[in-house]
Amino acid sequence: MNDTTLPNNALITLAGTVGVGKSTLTKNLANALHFKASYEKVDGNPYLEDYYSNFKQWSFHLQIYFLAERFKQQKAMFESGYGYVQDRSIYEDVGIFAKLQYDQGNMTDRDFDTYSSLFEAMTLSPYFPKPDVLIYLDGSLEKIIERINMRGRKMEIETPIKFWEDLYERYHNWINEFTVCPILRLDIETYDSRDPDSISAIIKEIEKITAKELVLK
Ligand SMILES: Nc1ncnc2c1ncn2[C@@H]1O[C@H](COP(=O)(O)OP(=O)(O)O)[C@@H](O)[C@H]1O
Ligand SMILES: Nc1ncnc2c1ncn2[C@H]1C[C@H](O)[C@@H](COP(=O)(O)O)O1
Repeated sequence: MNDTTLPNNALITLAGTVGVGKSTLTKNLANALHFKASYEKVDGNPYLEDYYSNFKQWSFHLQIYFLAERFKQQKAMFESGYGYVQDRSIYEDVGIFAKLQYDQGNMTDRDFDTYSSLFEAMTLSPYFPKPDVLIYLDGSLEKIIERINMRGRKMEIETPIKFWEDLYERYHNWINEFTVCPILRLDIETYDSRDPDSISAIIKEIEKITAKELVLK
């Protein structure tokens, strides 16, 4: 599919809790649109396993690492001028993950302040244009945990269910307050990201939202 009405430098960002299906949809949407895909770095992440074994010790390090990676990604996307589908937004790093660990006492006040001011400085740079649309993936917690188990990352499978419940609840609160850009909400039970017809239907929804935005501008 290459007859989309989306601008050829559009930025589509996917959001949603761990295991909900962002990477899979990112790949299939980018292929269908002939856009580039930008993924989170999980393999080779130097802190992620340590983080899951000791949140208190490694939360700050991991957040700084993710922020640095996202900054490099954003700069590359911005400078390329291509259309992109991005697997997870920077807004989730601070609004969900860092905040969760701060609220649970795993990041100190000064570390959270340092992290937040770095985040603010970064998002004010020209490399951080607002996404044209944020696709929010949602589904039942049972289904999401089934997918986490199916994917099989040991550190995630061994993490207590309580963590996934907390994350899930925070995502619902966060998306209800999110106002940075238009949102397309998708229920993972209502599409199959590996089915071309589902992908075409999602693209139509994105086109409707971006067309409406252009009229409003
Ligand atoms: N539409 C789908 N139907 C069934 N399984 C899926 C679907 N989308 C993703 N999955 C599976 O769920 C797991 C998590 O998907 P993934 O895309 O890695 O999620 P995320 O990037 O949100 O963490 C993977 O094993 C993936 O193959
Ligand atoms: N900002 C983050 N803080 C903590 N953990 C994070 C952050 N961003 C991603 N993660 C973790 C969660 C998962 O274990 C992996 C990848 O996430 P996924 O939703 O599977 O793409 O990294």
